[in-house]
Amino acid sequence: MSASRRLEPNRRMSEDPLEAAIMPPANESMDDRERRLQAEAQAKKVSDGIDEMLRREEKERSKKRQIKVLLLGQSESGKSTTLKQFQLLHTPAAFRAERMAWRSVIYLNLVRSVRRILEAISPDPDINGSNDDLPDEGDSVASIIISAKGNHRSYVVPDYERYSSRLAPLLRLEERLSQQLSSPEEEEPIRLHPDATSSAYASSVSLAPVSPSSSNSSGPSSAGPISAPQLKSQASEVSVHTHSNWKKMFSFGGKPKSVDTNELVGWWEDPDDPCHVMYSCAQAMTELWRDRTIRWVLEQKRIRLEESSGFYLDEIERITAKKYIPTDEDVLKARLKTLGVTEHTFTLSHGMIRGVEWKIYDVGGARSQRQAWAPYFEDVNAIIFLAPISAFDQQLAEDPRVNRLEDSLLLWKMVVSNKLLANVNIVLFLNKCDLLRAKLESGVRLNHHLYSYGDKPNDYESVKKFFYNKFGFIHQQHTPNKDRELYVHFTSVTDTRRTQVIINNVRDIVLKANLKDIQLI
Ligand SMILES: Nc1nc2c(ncn2[C@@H]2O[C@H](COP(=O)(O)OP(=O)(O)OP(=O)(O)O)[C@@H](O)[C@H]2O)c(=O)[nH]1
Ligand SMILES: [Mg+2]
Repeated sequence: MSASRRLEPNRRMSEDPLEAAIMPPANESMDDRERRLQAEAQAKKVSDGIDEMLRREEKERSKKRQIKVLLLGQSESGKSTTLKQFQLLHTPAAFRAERMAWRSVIYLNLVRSVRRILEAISPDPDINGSNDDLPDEGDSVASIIISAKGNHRSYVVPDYERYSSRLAPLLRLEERLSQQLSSPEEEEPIRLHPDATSSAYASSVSLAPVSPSSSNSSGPSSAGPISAPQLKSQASEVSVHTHSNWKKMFSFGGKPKSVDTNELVGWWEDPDDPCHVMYSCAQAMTELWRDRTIRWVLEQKRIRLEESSGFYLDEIERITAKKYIPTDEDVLKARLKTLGVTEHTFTLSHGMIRGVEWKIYDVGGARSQRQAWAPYFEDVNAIIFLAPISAFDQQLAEDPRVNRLEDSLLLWKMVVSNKLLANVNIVLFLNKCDLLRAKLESGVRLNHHLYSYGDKPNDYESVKKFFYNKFGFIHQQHTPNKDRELYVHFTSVTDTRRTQVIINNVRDIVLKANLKDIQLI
Protein backbone atom coordinates (compact mmCIF):
# COMPACT_ATOMS: atom_id res chain seq x y z
CA MET A 1 0.00 0.00 0.00
CA SER A 2 2.72 2.39 0.98
CA ALA A 3 4.38 1.64 -2.34
CA SER A 4 1.29 2.93 -4.11
CA ARG A 5 1.37 6.34 -2.35
CA ARG A 6 1.99 9.10 -4.75
CA LEU A 7 4.13 11.81 -3.27
CA GLU A 8 3.96 15.30 -4.67
CA PRO A 9 7.32 16.34 -6.09
CA ASN A 10 8.16 18.98 -3.46
CA ARG A 11 7.11 16.63 -0.66
CA ARG A 12 9.20 13.84 -1.98
CA MET A 13 12.18 16.13 -1.87
CA SER A 14 11.59 17.31 1.71
CA GLU A 15 14.21 16.11 4.10
CA ASP A 16 12.71 17.82 7.12
CA PRO A 17 11.51 14.99 9.44
CA LEU A 18 8.90 17.24 11.11
CA GLU A 19 7.46 18.27 7.79
CA ALA A 20 7.44 14.68 6.65
CA ALA A 21 5.59 13.63 9.84
CA ILE A 22 2.80 16.17 9.40
CA MET A 23 2.38 15.64 5.70
CA PRO A 24 -1.13 14.54 4.78
CA PRO A 25 -1.40 11.02 3.45
CA ALA A 26 -1.04 10.91 -0.31
CA ASN A 27 -4.33 9.06 -0.79
CA GLU A 28 -6.30 11.44 1.45
CA SER A 29 -9.98 11.47 0.60
CA MET A 30 -11.89 14.69 0.13
CA ASP A 31 -13.69 14.19 3.47
CA ASP A 32 -10.44 13.48 5.30
CA ARG A 33 -8.90 16.54 3.72
CA GLU A 34 -11.84 18.69 4.83
CA ARG A 35 -11.60 17.35 8.40
CA ARG A 36 -7.84 17.85 8.45
CA LEU A 37 -8.09 21.45 7.24
CA GLN A 38 -10.74 22.20 9.85
CA ALA A 39 -8.55 20.70 12.58
CA GLU A 40 -5.56 22.69 11.35
CA ALA A 41 -7.58 25.91 11.28
CA GLN A 42 -8.79 25.22 14.81
CA ALA A 43 -5.23 24.57 15.99
CA LYS A 44 -4.04 27.78 14.34
CA LYS A 45 -6.79 29.74 16.04
CA VAL A 46 -5.75 28.38 19.43
CA SER A 47 -2.09 29.07 18.66
CA ASP A 48 -2.85 32.66 17.52
CA GLY A 49 -4.90 33.16 20.67
CA ILE A 50 -1.94 32.08 22.81
CA ASP A 51 0.42 34.38 20.87
CA GLU A 52 -1.94 37.31 21.34
CA MET A 53 -2.25 36.56 25.05
CA LEU A 54 1.54 36.47 25.42
CA ARG A 55 1.85 39.73 23.49
CA ARG A 56 -0.71 41.39 25.74
CA GLU A 57 0.99 40.08 28.86
CA GLU A 58 4.33 41.40 27.66
CA LYS A 59 2.82 44.80 26.90
CA GLU A 60 1.17 44.86 30.30
CA ARG A 61 4.45 43.87 31.96
CA SER A 62 6.41 46.63 30.24
CA LYS A 63 3.64 49.09 31.03
CA LYS A 64 3.88 48.09 34.66
CA ARG A 65 7.57 48.92 34.64
CA GLN A 66 6.78 52.40 33.44
CA ILE A 67 6.38 55.55 35.50
CA LYS A 68 4.45 58.41 33.98
CA VAL A 69 4.99 61.91 35.28
CA LEU A 70 2.93 64.89 34.18
CA LEU A 71 4.25 68.46 34.48
CA LEU A 72 1.44 70.91 35.16
CA GLY A 73 1.15 74.63 35.87
CA GLN A 74 0.26 77.90 34.18
CA SER A 75 2.20 79.30 31.23
CA GLU A 76 5.73 80.41 32.12
CA SER A 77 5.67 78.46 35.37
CA GLY A 78 8.82 76.53 34.39
CA LYS A 79 7.47 73.17 33.12
CA SER A 80 9.60 73.00 29.96
CA THR A 81 12.62 74.17 31.93
CA THR A 82 12.05 71.30 34.40
CA LEU A 83 11.78 68.88 31.49
CA LYS A 84 15.09 70.20 30.15
CA GLN A 85 16.66 69.55 33.57
CA PHE A 86 15.41 65.93 33.39
CA GLN A 87 16.97 65.65 29.93
CA LEU A 88 20.24 67.20 31.06
CA LEU A 89 20.42 64.80 33.99
CA HIS A 90 19.47 61.60 32.20
CA THR A 91 20.32 62.09 28.53
CA PRO A 92 23.02 64.81 28.53
CA ALA A 93 24.49 63.82 25.17
CA ALA A 94 21.12 64.18 23.44
CA PHE A 95 20.49 67.45 25.29
CA ARG A 96 23.80 68.88 24.09
CA ALA A 97 23.36 67.60 20.55
CA GLU A 98 20.42 69.98 20.23
CA ARG A 99 22.11 73.11 21.44
CA MET A 100 22.76 74.62 18.00
CA ALA A 101 19.06 74.33 17.27
CA TRP A 102 18.38 76.40 20.37
CA ARG A 103 20.71 79.15 19.14
CA SER A 104 18.01 80.67 16.93
CA VAL A 105 15.47 80.57 19.77
CA ILE A 106 17.99 82.40 21.95
CA TYR A 107 18.45 85.01 19.21
CA LEU A 108 14.68 85.39 19.03
CA ASN A 109 14.49 85.76 22.83
CA LEU A 110 17.20 88.44 22.82
CA VAL A 111 15.58 90.32 19.95
CA ARG A 112 12.25 90.14 21.77
CA SER A 113 13.79 91.78 24.85
CA VAL A 114 15.23 94.54 22.64
CA ARG A 115 11.81 94.96 21.07
CA ARG A 116 10.17 95.28 24.47
CA ILE A 117 12.62 98.03 25.40
CA LEU A 118 12.01 99.90 22.15
CA GLU A 119 8.29 99.51 22.66
CA ALA A 120 8.59 100.92 26.18
CA ILE A 121 10.47 104.00 25.01
CA SER A 122 8.62 104.59 21.75
CA PRO A 123 6.70 107.88 21.58
CA ASP A 124 2.98 107.52 22.20
CA PRO A 125 1.12 108.77 19.10
CA ASP A 126 -2.01 109.38 21.22
CA ILE A 127 -0.32 112.05 23.27
CA ASN A 128 -0.19 115.39 21.51
CA GLY A 129 2.67 117.77 21.78
CA SER A 130 5.29 115.23 22.70
CA ASN A 131 7.74 116.68 20.18
CA ASP A 132 7.47 120.13 21.73
CA ASP A 133 8.58 118.70 25.02
CA LEU A 134 11.62 116.86 23.71
CA PRO A 135 14.64 117.76 25.78
CA ASP A 136 17.64 119.35 24.06
CA GLU A 137 20.03 117.17 22.12
CA GLY A 138 22.42 115.48 24.51
CA ASP A 139 20.10 115.74 27.46
CA SER A 140 20.18 112.35 29.12
CA VAL A 141 16.96 112.79 31.05
CA ALA A 142 13.70 111.48 29.65
CA SER A 143 10.82 113.90 29.78
CA ILE A 144 7.53 112.78 31.20
CA ILE A 145 4.35 113.73 29.45
CA ILE A 146 1.07 113.32 31.26
CA SER A 147 -2.09 113.16 29.20
CA ALA A 148 -4.84 115.73 29.65
CA LYS A 149 -6.86 113.34 31.80
CA GLY A 150 -3.82 112.70 33.93
CA ASN A 151 -4.10 108.95 33.70
CA HIS A 152 -1.58 108.27 30.96
CA ARG A 153 2.12 108.92 31.13
CA SER A 154 4.51 108.89 28.24
CA TYR A 155 8.27 109.13 28.52
CA VAL A 156 10.24 110.76 25.75
CA VAL A 157 13.69 109.30 25.35
CA PRO A 158 15.82 111.61 23.20
CA ASP A 159 17.76 108.77 21.57
CA TYR A 160 14.76 106.68 20.59
CA GLU A 161 14.96 107.39 16.84
CA ARG A 162 18.67 106.70 16.73
CA TYR A 163 18.34 103.38 18.56
CA SER A 164 15.40 102.21 16.52
CA SER A 165 17.20 102.94 13.23
CA ARG A 166 20.28 101.07 14.31
CA LEU A 167 18.28 98.12 15.57
CA ALA A 168 15.87 97.83 12.63
CA PRO A 169 17.84 94.93 11.05
CA LEU A 170 16.98 92.85 14.11
CA LEU A 171 13.32 93.22 13.32
CA ARG A 172 13.84 91.78 9.86
CA LEU A 173 15.96 88.98 11.27
CA GLU A 174 13.18 88.12 13.69
CA GLU A 175 10.75 87.88 10.83
CA ARG A 176 13.12 85.76 8.78
CA LEU A 177 13.82 83.31 11.61
CA SER A 178 10.12 83.00 12.29
CA GLN A 179 9.45 82.30 8.63
CA GLN A 180 12.16 79.66 8.54
CA LEU A 181 10.55 77.96 11.47
CA SER A 182 7.15 78.07 9.81
CA SER A 183 7.80 75.32 7.28
CA PRO A 184 4.76 74.86 5.01
CA GLU A 185 4.07 71.32 6.18
CA GLU A 186 3.81 72.39 9.81
CA GLU A 187 0.34 72.21 11.25
CA GLU A 188 1.05 74.92 13.77
CA PRO A 189 4.04 77.01 12.76
CA ILE A 190 6.06 79.18 15.07
CA ARG A 191 4.03 82.27 15.68
CA LEU A 192 4.68 85.57 17.26
CA HIS A 193 1.41 86.24 18.97
CA PRO A 194 0.29 86.01 22.56
CA ASP A 195 -2.21 83.21 22.28
CA ALA A 196 -2.17 80.64 19.51
CA THR A 197 -5.92 80.15 19.56
CA SER A 198 -6.88 83.78 19.62
CA SER A 199 -8.19 83.76 16.08
CA ALA A 200 -8.63 87.49 15.71
CA TYR A 201 -5.05 88.07 16.68
CA ALA A 202 -3.75 85.07 14.77
CA SER A 203 -5.27 86.22 11.53
CA SER A 204 -3.76 89.64 11.92
CA VAL A 205 -0.18 88.66 12.70
CA SER A 206 0.41 84.99 11.92
CA LEU A 207 3.23 84.69 9.47
CA ALA A 208 2.34 83.27 6.11
CA PRO A 209 5.27 81.55 4.41
CA VAL A 210 6.92 83.82 1.87
CA SER A 211 9.64 83.18 -0.64
CA PRO A 212 13.17 84.07 0.51
CA SER A 213 13.35 86.86 -2.07
CA SER A 214 10.27 88.58 -0.65
CA SER A 215 11.46 88.38 2.93
CA ASN A 216 13.68 91.42 2.59
CA SER A 217 11.04 93.61 1.09
CA SER A 218 8.45 92.58 3.67
CA GLY A 219 10.54 93.88 6.55
CA PRO A 220 10.78 97.49 7.55
CA SER A 221 13.31 99.68 5.86
CA SER A 222 16.66 99.59 7.58
CA ALA A 223 17.00 103.30 6.98
CA GLY A 224 14.08 104.44 9.08
CA PRO A 225 13.24 103.89 12.72
CA ILE A 226 10.82 101.15 13.74
CA SER A 227 7.31 102.46 14.14
CA ALA A 228 5.41 101.81 17.36
CA PRO A 229 2.66 99.76 15.66
CA GLN A 230 5.30 97.54 14.05
CA LEU A 231 6.80 96.91 17.45
CA LYS A 232 3.48 96.19 19.10
CA SER A 233 2.29 93.76 16.47
CA GLN A 234 5.19 91.41 16.97
CA ALA A 235 6.59 91.95 20.43
CA SER A 236 4.95 88.86 21.85
CA GLU A 237 5.85 85.30 22.69
CA VAL A 238 7.58 82.86 20.41
CA SER A 239 5.73 79.57 20.44
CA VAL A 240 5.96 76.36 18.51
CA HIS A 241 3.77 73.33 18.32
CA THR A 242 5.38 70.20 19.72
CA HIS A 243 4.70 68.38 16.42
CA SER A 244 7.04 70.79 14.70
CA ASN A 245 10.48 69.58 13.68
CA TRP A 246 12.04 72.96 14.32
CA LYS A 247 15.04 71.38 16.04
CA LYS A 248 15.93 69.51 12.89
CA MET A 249 15.39 72.65 10.86
CA PHE A 250 17.74 74.71 13.01
CA SER A 251 20.39 72.10 13.68
CA PHE A 252 22.30 72.69 10.43
CA GLY A 253 22.61 68.95 9.73
CA GLY A 254 24.65 69.53 6.55
CA LYS A 255 27.40 71.54 8.20
CA PRO A 256 30.78 69.89 8.92
CA LYS A 257 31.81 68.97 12.46
CA SER A 258 35.07 69.51 14.28
CA VAL A 259 37.09 66.30 14.61
CA ASP A 260 38.17 67.23 18.14
CA THR A 261 34.93 68.42 19.68
CA ASN A 262 32.33 66.96 17.32
CA GLU A 263 30.74 70.41 17.34
CA LEU A 264 29.48 72.01 14.15
CA VAL A 265 31.93 74.33 12.42
CA GLY A 266 31.87 76.84 9.62
CA TRP A 267 28.35 78.27 9.89
CA TRP A 268 29.86 81.73 10.41
CA GLU A 269 31.18 81.62 6.85
CA ASP A 270 27.64 81.54 5.49
CA PRO A 271 26.69 85.21 4.81
CA ASP A 272 23.01 84.38 5.41
CA ASP A 273 23.62 82.98 8.88
CA PRO A 274 21.76 85.07 11.52
CA CYS A 275 24.99 85.49 13.50
CA HIS A 276 26.00 88.35 11.16
CA VAL A 277 22.97 90.52 11.90
CA MET A 278 23.29 89.79 15.61
CA TYR A 279 26.96 90.70 15.50
CA SER A 280 26.41 93.93 13.56
CA CYS A 281 23.73 95.10 16.03
CA ALA A 282 25.65 94.08 19.16
CA GLN A 283 27.01 97.53 19.92
CA ALA A 284 23.62 99.22 19.57
CA MET A 285 21.98 96.56 21.77
CA THR A 286 24.64 96.98 24.45
CA GLU A 287 24.24 100.76 24.44
CA LEU A 288 20.47 100.45 24.62
CA TRP A 289 20.61 98.09 27.60
CA ARG A 290 23.21 100.21 29.42
CA ASP A 291 21.45 103.51 28.78
CA ARG A 292 20.59 104.89 32.21
CA THR A 293 17.70 106.95 30.90
CA ILE A 294 16.15 103.88 29.36
CA ARG A 295 16.67 101.84 32.52
CA TRP A 296 14.91 104.56 34.43
CA VAL A 297 11.95 104.51 32.04
CA LEU A 298 11.75 100.71 32.32
CA GLU A 299 11.72 101.05 36.09
CA GLN A 300 8.98 103.69 35.94
CA LYS A 301 6.92 101.41 33.72
CA ARG A 302 7.62 98.43 36.00
CA ILE A 303 9.00 96.40 33.14
CA ARG A 304 11.20 93.69 34.59
CA LEU A 305 12.93 92.00 31.70
CA GLU A 306 14.82 89.70 34.04
CA GLU A 307 11.54 87.90 34.69
CA SER A 308 11.33 86.77 31.10
CA SER A 309 14.19 86.25 28.71
CA GLY A 310 16.01 89.40 29.80
CA PHE A 311 18.83 87.19 31.04
CA TYR A 312 20.42 87.34 27.58
CA LEU A 313 20.66 91.14 27.72
CA ASP A 314 23.47 90.79 30.23
CA GLU A 315 25.29 88.45 27.84
CA ILE A 316 25.05 90.39 24.56
CA GLU A 317 28.74 90.27 23.70
CA ARG A 318 29.01 86.50 24.20
CA ILE A 319 25.75 85.66 22.44
CA THR A 320 26.37 87.86 19.42
CA ALA A 321 29.87 86.46 18.80
CA LYS A 322 29.87 84.86 15.35
CA LYS A 323 31.09 81.52 16.69
CA TYR A 324 28.60 81.47 19.56
CA ILE A 325 27.54 78.01 20.74
CA PRO A 326 24.86 78.02 23.48
CA THR A 327 25.89 76.73 26.89
CA ASP A 328 23.71 74.39 28.95
CA GLU A 329 22.52 77.39 30.94
CA ASP A 330 21.61 79.32 27.79
CA VAL A 331 19.52 76.40 26.55
CA LEU A 332 17.82 76.01 29.93
CA LYS A 333 16.85 79.67 29.93
CA ALA A 334 15.65 79.77 26.31
CA ARG A 335 11.95 80.51 26.26
CA LEU A 336 9.72 78.77 23.74
CA LYS A 337 6.08 78.64 24.67
CA THR A 338 4.69 75.10 24.47
CA LEU A 339 1.68 74.33 22.29
CA GLY A 340 0.55 70.71 22.57
CA VAL A 341 2.24 68.02 24.66
CA THR A 342 5.89 66.94 24.61
CA GLU A 343 6.94 63.51 25.80
CA HIS A 344 10.40 62.61 27.01
CA THR A 345 11.36 59.00 27.78
CA PHE A 346 14.39 57.69 29.61
CA THR A 347 15.35 54.46 31.34
CA LEU A 348 17.43 54.32 34.47
CA SER A 349 20.49 52.24 33.77
CA HIS A 350 21.95 52.34 37.26
CA GLY A 351 20.93 52.83 40.87
CA MET A 352 18.80 50.65 43.05
CA ILE A 353 16.10 50.10 40.44
CA ARG A 354 17.17 49.66 36.86
CA GLY A 355 15.19 49.23 33.73
CA VAL A 356 12.17 51.25 34.80
CA GLU A 357 11.04 53.44 31.95
CA TRP A 358 10.16 57.03 32.80
CA LYS A 359 7.86 59.08 30.66
CA ILE A 360 7.67 62.78 31.40
CA TYR A 361 4.90 64.78 29.74
CA ASP A 362 5.24 68.55 29.35
CA VAL A 363 2.03 70.35 28.46
CA GLY A 364 1.24 73.89 27.33
CA GLY A 365 0.11 75.92 30.35
CA ALA A 366 -1.70 78.82 28.65
CA ARG A 367 -5.46 78.79 29.14
CA SER A 368 -6.13 77.73 25.55
CA GLN A 369 -3.86 74.71 26.06
CA ARG A 370 -5.37 73.31 29.23
CA GLN A 371 -8.06 71.20 27.58
CA ALA A 372 -5.22 68.92 26.43
CA TRP A 373 -4.36 67.97 30.02
CA ALA A 374 -7.29 65.76 30.99
CA PRO A 375 -6.55 62.68 28.81
CA TYR A 376 -3.22 62.36 30.61
CA PHE A 377 -4.93 62.15 34.02
CA GLU A 378 -6.10 58.59 33.30
CA ASP A 379 -2.93 56.61 33.92
CA VAL A 380 -0.38 59.01 35.33
CA ASN A 381 1.67 57.99 38.39
CA ALA A 382 2.82 61.40 39.56
CA ILE A 383 2.28 65.08 38.93
CA ILE A 384 4.83 67.81 39.36
CA PHE A 385 2.84 71.02 39.70
CA LEU A 386 4.76 74.25 39.23
CA ALA A 387 3.54 77.47 40.80
CA PRO A 388 5.72 80.53 40.08
CA ILE A 389 5.38 82.33 43.39
CA SER A 390 7.29 85.38 42.15
CA ALA A 391 4.34 86.18 39.86
CA PHE A 392 2.11 87.65 42.60
CA ASP A 393 2.27 91.11 41.00
CA GLN A 394 1.79 89.96 37.38
CA GLN A 395 -1.16 89.28 35.10
CA LEU A 396 -1.76 86.41 32.70
CA ALA A 397 -0.49 87.18 29.19
CA GLU A 398 -3.66 85.59 27.79
CA ASP A 399 -5.98 87.59 30.05
CA PRO A 400 -4.57 90.74 31.63
CA ARG A 401 -7.54 90.93 34.01
CA VAL A 402 -6.34 87.86 35.90
CA ASN A 403 -3.58 87.91 38.49
CA ARG A 404 -1.08 85.09 37.88
CA LEU A 405 -0.94 83.98 41.51
CA GLU A 406 -4.71 83.77 41.68
CA ASP A 407 -4.72 81.69 38.50
CA SER A 408 -2.07 79.36 39.96
CA LEU A 409 -4.08 78.87 43.14
CA LEU A 410 -7.25 78.06 41.17
CA LEU A 411 -5.39 75.60 38.95
CA TRP A 412 -3.85 74.00 42.01
CA LYS A 413 -7.28 73.56 43.58
CA MET A 414 -8.57 72.03 40.34
CA VAL A 415 -5.73 69.51 40.24
CA VAL A 416 -5.71 68.46 43.91
CA SER A 417 -9.48 68.06 44.05
CA ASN A 418 -9.68 65.96 40.87
CA LYS A 419 -11.09 62.50 41.68
CA LEU A 420 -9.29 60.85 38.77
CA LEU A 421 -6.05 61.95 40.39
CA ALA A 422 -6.98 60.82 43.91
CA ASN A 423 -4.24 58.17 44.03
CA VAL A 424 -1.62 60.08 42.09
CA ASN A 425 1.45 61.37 43.93
CA ILE A 426 1.64 65.13 43.83
CA VAL A 427 4.85 67.09 44.08
CA LEU A 428 4.57 70.86 44.31
CA PHE A 429 7.38 73.10 43.05
CA LEU A 430 6.96 76.58 44.47
CA ASN A 431 9.11 77.94 41.68
CA LYS A 432 11.00 81.07 40.69
CA CYS A 433 12.23 81.57 44.26
CA ASP A 434 15.26 83.46 42.92
CA LEU A 435 12.97 86.03 41.30
CA LEU A 436 10.75 86.15 44.39
CA ARG A 437 13.70 86.96 46.62
CA ALA A 438 14.97 89.67 44.23
CA LYS A 439 11.51 91.18 43.93
CA LEU A 440 10.93 91.38 47.68
CA GLU A 441 14.42 92.78 48.23
CA SER A 442 13.74 95.48 45.65
CA GLY A 443 10.84 96.66 47.81
CA VAL A 444 7.79 95.15 46.07
CA ARG A 445 5.23 94.40 48.77
CA LEU A 446 3.17 91.23 48.70
CA ASN A 447 0.28 92.81 50.60
CA HIS A 448 -0.19 95.41 47.85
CA HIS A 449 -1.25 92.58 45.57
CA LEU A 450 -2.58 90.04 48.04
CA TYR A 451 -4.51 91.89 50.73
CA SER A 452 -4.92 88.77 52.84
CA TYR A 453 -1.18 88.86 53.55
CA GLY A 454 -1.94 91.72 55.92
CA ASP A 455 0.92 93.24 57.88
CA LYS A 456 3.13 90.16 58.03
CA PRO A 457 6.82 90.83 57.33
CA ASN A 458 7.68 91.27 53.65
CA ASP A 459 10.91 89.27 53.85
CA TYR A 460 11.69 86.20 51.75
CA GLU A 461 11.44 83.60 54.56
CA SER A 462 8.06 84.87 55.80
CA VAL A 463 6.62 85.03 52.27
CA LYS A 464 7.89 81.52 51.45
CA LYS A 465 6.29 80.16 54.59
CA PHE A 466 3.03 81.91 53.76
CA PHE A 467 2.90 80.31 50.29
CA TYR A 468 3.82 76.91 51.70
CA ASN A 469 0.88 77.11 54.10
CA LYS A 470 -1.51 78.52 51.51
CA PHE A 471 -0.92 75.78 48.91
CA GLY A 472 -0.76 73.10 51.64
CA PHE A 473 -4.08 74.23 53.09
CA ILE A 474 -5.82 74.05 49.70
CA HIS A 475 -4.55 70.51 49.25
CA GLN A 476 -5.68 69.49 52.71
CA GLN A 477 -9.12 71.01 52.19
CA HIS A 478 -9.83 69.68 48.73
CA THR A 479 -8.03 66.39 48.23
CA PRO A 480 -10.40 63.44 47.76
CA ASN A 481 -7.70 61.23 49.35
CA LYS A 482 -6.99 62.29 52.92
CA ASP A 483 -4.04 59.85 53.15
CA ARG A 484 -2.17 61.46 50.29
CA GLU A 485 1.08 63.09 51.31
CA LEU A 486 2.05 66.28 49.57
CA TYR A 487 5.72 66.89 48.74
CA VAL A 488 6.69 70.53 48.49
CA HIS A 489 9.96 71.99 47.19
CA PHE A 490 11.07 75.59 46.93
CA THR A 491 12.72 75.73 43.53
CA SER A 492 14.48 77.89 40.98
CA VAL A 493 14.45 75.41 38.15
CA THR A 494 16.96 77.36 36.07
CA ASP A 495 19.52 76.52 38.79
CA THR A 496 20.90 73.19 37.57
CA ARG A 497 22.82 72.05 40.65
CA ARG A 498 19.94 72.45 43.06
CA THR A 499 17.25 71.30 40.68
CA GLN A 500 19.05 68.07 39.92
CA VAL A 501 19.24 67.21 43.62
CA ILE A 502 15.49 67.85 43.83
CA ILE A 503 14.79 65.79 40.70
CA ASN A 504 16.68 62.81 42.17
CA ASN A 505 14.72 63.18 45.35
CA VAL A 506 11.40 63.36 43.49
CA ARG A 507 12.38 60.33 41.43
CA ASP A 508 13.00 58.27 44.57
CA ILE A 509 9.75 59.38 46.18
CA VAL A 510 7.74 58.50 43.07
CA LEU A 511 9.52 55.17 42.65
CA LYS A 512 8.93 54.20 46.28
CA ALA A 513 5.28 55.13 46.09
CA ASN A 514 4.80 53.06 42.93
CA LEU A 515 6.91 49.99 43.79
CA LYS A 516 3.87 47.77 43.95
CA ASP A 517 2.39 49.01 40.71
CA ILE A 518 5.56 48.45 38.75
CA GLN A 519 5.86 44.96 40.28
CA LEU A 520 9.21 45.51 41.90
CA ILE A 521 7.99 44.18 45.24
N1 LIG B 1 14.82 83.16 36.99
C1 LIG B 1 14.08 82.07 36.77
N2 LIG B 1 13.54 81.87 35.55
C2 LIG B 1 12.82 80.75 35.40
C3 LIG B 1 12.57 79.80 36.42
N3 LIG B 1 11.81 78.81 35.93
C4 LIG B 1 11.59 79.11 34.64
N4 LIG B 1 12.19 80.28 34.32
C5 LIG B 1 12.15 80.97 33.02
O1 LIG B 1 10.79 81.28 32.78
C6 LIG B 1 10.50 81.17 31.38
C7 LIG B 1 9.32 80.25 31.21
O2 LIG B 1 9.66 78.93 31.52
P1 LIG B 1 9.08 77.68 30.71
O3 LIG B 1 9.74 76.47 31.31
O4 LIG B 1 9.20 77.90 29.27
O5 LIG B 1 7.54 77.75 31.15
P2 LIG B 1 6.37 76.74 30.81
O6 LIG B 1 5.70 76.43 32.10
O7 LIG B 1 6.89 75.58 30.04
O8 LIG B 1 5.41 77.64 29.91
P3 LIG B 1 4.38 77.18 28.75
O9 LIG B 1 5.14 76.36 27.78
O10 LIG B 1 3.88 78.47 28.16
O11 LIG B 1 3.29 76.42 29.44
C8 LIG B 1 11.78 80.66 30.72
O12 LIG B 1 12.44 81.74 30.12
C9 LIG B 1 12.58 80.10 31.87
O13 LIG B 1 13.97 80.23 31.65
C10 LIG B 1 13.14 80.07 37.71
O14 LIG B 1 12.98 79.33 38.68
N5 LIG B 1 13.87 81.22 37.82
MG1 LIG C 1 6.53 74.94 28.10
